[in-house]
Amino acid sequence: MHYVDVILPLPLEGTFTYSVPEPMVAQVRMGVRVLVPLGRSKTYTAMAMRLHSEKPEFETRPIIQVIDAEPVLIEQQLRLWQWISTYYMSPIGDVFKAALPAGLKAEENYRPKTVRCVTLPANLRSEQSLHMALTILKRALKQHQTFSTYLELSHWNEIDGETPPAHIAEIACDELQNAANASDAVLRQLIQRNFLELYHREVGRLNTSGEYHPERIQPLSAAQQAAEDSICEQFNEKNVILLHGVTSSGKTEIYIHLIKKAIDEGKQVLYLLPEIALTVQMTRRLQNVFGSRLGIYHSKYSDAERVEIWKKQLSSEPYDVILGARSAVFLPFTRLGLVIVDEEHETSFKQQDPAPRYHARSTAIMLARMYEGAKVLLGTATPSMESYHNACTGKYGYVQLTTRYKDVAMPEIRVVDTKDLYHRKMMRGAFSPDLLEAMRTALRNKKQVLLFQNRRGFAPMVECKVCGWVPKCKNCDVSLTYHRSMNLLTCHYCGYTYPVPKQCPNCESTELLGRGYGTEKIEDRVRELFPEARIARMDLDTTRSAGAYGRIIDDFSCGRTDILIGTQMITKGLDFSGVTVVGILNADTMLNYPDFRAYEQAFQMLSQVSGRAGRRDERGLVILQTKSADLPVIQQVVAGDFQTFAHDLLEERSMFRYPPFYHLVYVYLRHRNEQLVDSAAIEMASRLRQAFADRVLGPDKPAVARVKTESIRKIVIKLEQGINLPLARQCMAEARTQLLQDKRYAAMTVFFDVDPS
Ligand SMILES: Nc1ncnc2c1ncn2[C@@H]1O[C@H](COP(=O)(O)OP(=O)(O)OP(=O)(O)O)[C@@H](O)[C@H]1O
Ligand SMILES: [Zn+2]
Repeated sequence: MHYVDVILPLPLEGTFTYSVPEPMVAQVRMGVRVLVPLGRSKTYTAMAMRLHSEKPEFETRPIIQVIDAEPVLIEQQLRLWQWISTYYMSPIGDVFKAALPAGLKAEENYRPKTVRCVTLPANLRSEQSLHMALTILKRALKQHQTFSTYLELSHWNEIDGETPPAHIAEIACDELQNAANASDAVLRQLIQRNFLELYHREVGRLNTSGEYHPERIQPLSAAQQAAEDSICEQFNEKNVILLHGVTSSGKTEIYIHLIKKAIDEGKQVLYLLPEIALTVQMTRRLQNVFGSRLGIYHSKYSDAERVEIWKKQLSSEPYDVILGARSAVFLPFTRLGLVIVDEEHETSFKQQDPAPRYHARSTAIMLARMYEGAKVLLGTATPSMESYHNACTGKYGYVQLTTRYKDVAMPEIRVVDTKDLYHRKMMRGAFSPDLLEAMRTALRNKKQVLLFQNRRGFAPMVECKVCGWVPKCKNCDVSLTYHRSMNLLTCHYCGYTYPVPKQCPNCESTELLGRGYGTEKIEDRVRELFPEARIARMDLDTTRSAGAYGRIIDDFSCGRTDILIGTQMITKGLDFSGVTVVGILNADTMLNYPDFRAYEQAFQMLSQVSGRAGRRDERGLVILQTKSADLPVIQQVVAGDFQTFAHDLLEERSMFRYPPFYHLVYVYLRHRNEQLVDSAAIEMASRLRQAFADRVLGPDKPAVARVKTESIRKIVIKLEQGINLPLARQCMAEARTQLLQDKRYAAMTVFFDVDPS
């Protein structure tokens, strides 16, 4: 009799053993998927690990079916899963769930999917007929507005006579509805009345176009060449190198040279970016050179597309270069030679929820270790303390680029003390006179402006003018954000929405005020202040559909918009030639964030967003508005003095026992009953103290102590370098198991966040 150990796509530790009916034995191998029964009536797609003939002690059930003829998982991937599961203390079943695209986990085989799109009917494709259409629609306000939005997004509004604009964008129904805030009914009416035409676009079209154009690679400047030489030389001794190059020093150009080198040697390259917003420009830059040898992989791609890329990577003709966000570390690579982690300092490389809570930078380093001779390059203008420390101690190689390409000067950063200006009533809303002046000058000179505000929505808070009542989420311990376009209050933690109250439930006053500024309100004010300017906004709300990123970024790159307002999405990695002014509306939310990384992140974000200014010839100007102008970190950003900043911060981290000198593990407990979670947390902490003594801090209430109706407690464990980590993990896991054996805590969620960000 044969047996197979399988991983189930469930939050369960370890593997499960099933028997294999004789006719299927020949088909079962590591990495093929098998259909298995579980419980009374469920079936799951499981991953076969090991075929053997060791009869288990317990009764086994037979597998139902072997799904794949060839494995969909290779050995290196499995080893990586195991490492993630162990290191991040996540069940292997959770790693399985995170790693595979849904289409490979589903019970039946996937079919190509389609996306609903709309286009302009042929009879409306002239300036005159569009004019008529808009006149007819005048009486149906919502339809008129939605139709106009379509014309804008697709660029049909730029039609001149009967000559269509040069670039017509394909617009998905979702994207249009989102942008115009239109209901299904409105869109249906437009289609029924023949103002728009519906069609279905098949997704899952992989990039197979474009030749390999190595001749398009730009020659490196002397400084860049020296950096590349140094990288190649240090790779002889080190597996990981930190490339620390100021913004616009041309790190990307160096990556392109290194990618070419790797693929010329028959190796594959994985290029990781922290954010999908960045893949748009990078795709264009890389595709221009690598053509169809480049594949792109991230969560905004449809599942069908992700399945196809996965399968292509297993075929005899895989992509040589994969550009992707976090989850691309899970793709199969047969001959990986180089991993580039761009913007390595970004905390979004760390997965927060759900498990596995892995850090893509560390995972990428582990992935490279699975391949003979594979190297890792970490690149950034503002290194993370972890990587910088590793470079200083010689664990990583270190290469610096201190000047911008073409020796363009670093931007001038002017700090504006808003506390003083508010006092003297000189602020116009969120805008200081300096910022307004700088924006005016830029627009007058036909240059572009980037405005950074780290809150989305209209007003981060609503308040009763009379009694100070603030609407809060009923599921979470947070105040609600007002979104004007939807005229709703929403919770950014659980996504729950509420109607805007007509009066205060506390004192019945009808004077409710929006307080503070979100990106939506900034956009509104900018439209009032600069009625002539073409304005766009990029935040979570405007980029819900896959095409939106590309459209907003392209429009700004080509100068079709003058002012771009955005959240952290616009702060790093983007390369715009026309931006001369960057406005940071309020640096204080970052500085006041209650976390040991607050200053590190503030330094990174402020330096990065400043780095978007003046990237071609003219020196850029950054207006940095803050109420804490005297903080040393602000001065260090202004001076571009990373060294002093890092030195001071590392000293502090060492003194107070924080990374990179200590490993940090957060233990979270969650339950609907606050008393229960309190007592469980106290008990868990005392169990942990038995093993870890004063390395354990807490339990405490985290900054947001209730999310989605569950109360949360947090315990912090600080482990010194050199401690026996496997043993420590075992102690932590045991403490958890023992706690959960108590019947009262059976429904408690207890999980670990290793190396939290
Ligand atoms: N050797 C070169 N030849 C031609 N153009 C270059 C060269 N090096 C850099 N550039 C151009 O200079 C600009 C800035 O370079 P790049 O975007 O690579 O900088 P970066 O170091 O990645 O910046 P950031 O950290 O801000 O993302 C780009 O438009 C790039 O095309
Ligand atoms: Zn909520």
